Amino acid sequence: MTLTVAVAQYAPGEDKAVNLSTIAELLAQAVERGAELVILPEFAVFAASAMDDRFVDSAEPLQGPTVARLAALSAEHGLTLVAGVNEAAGRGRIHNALVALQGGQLVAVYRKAHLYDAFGYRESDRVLAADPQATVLDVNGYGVGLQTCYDLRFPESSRALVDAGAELLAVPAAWAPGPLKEFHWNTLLRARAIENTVYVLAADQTPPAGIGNSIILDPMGVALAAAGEAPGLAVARLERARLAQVREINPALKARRYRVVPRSE
Ligand SMILES: O=C(O)CNC(=O)[C@H](CS)NC(=O)CCC(=O)C(=O)O
Repeated sequence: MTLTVAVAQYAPGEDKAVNLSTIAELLAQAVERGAELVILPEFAVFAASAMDDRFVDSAEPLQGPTVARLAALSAEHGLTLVAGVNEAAGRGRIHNALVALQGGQLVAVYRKAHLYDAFGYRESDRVLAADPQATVLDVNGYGVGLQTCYDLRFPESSRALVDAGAELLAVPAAWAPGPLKEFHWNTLLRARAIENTVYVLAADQTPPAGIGNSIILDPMGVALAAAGEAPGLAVARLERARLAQVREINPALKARRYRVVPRSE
């Protein structure tokens, strides 16, 4: 059983209508290339140059027009769509949320658990951290786990998704540029694929807020498709037989000795 997937990259700005038409255009191209699942970046429908009140002022509840439009696009194109949105959380705060849309319906929500208070950023000034919640949805028989950008630096968040049945990790991001940041992105994504024997579908914003380099990795950590620096798509066909073959020759998930204990604050 195969699944054709796409990761989409571009630079969302402050105009939601413009971003939504960019998304519609990329989805049309993805469908043309056979995609059944498309991953968009973190903050796909609204982004600004700094994490300030603009993110709060533009935030909507998940019942708002942005998620409704994404749902309509999923129905129109007959695909599953994963996208980052800023969800109104009240009291001047937002959640940095991922939504999954399928056949016009909101089928999964993941709210970012690890906030990017690192490398000089303070995401927690505006964003509320959610309690970790391993969120996995079904796409044509494949388990798709959701994690966001900085979550990638915490291997236990990927492992929890795999324990909950993920065979693909979807990683929407706005991976902030800076010294060694491309090296970290490429290394961490490959490590997550290899150590969990999963496909990794990473969709980053292009500059200035991201570094592009969206990529689809197979369970051995090999790149199947990559998007480079310019806006656009990477598309690949995933195969269940390949997952099974890799898990047979590299039975890392079965050979584990440690058990991870959840940590509560
Ligand atoms: O502010 C924006 O518009 C875009 N940035 C984001 O949306 C988020 C939170 S500030 N970025 C990350 O999590 C980057 C993580 C990262 O870069 C790392 O872990 O190294």
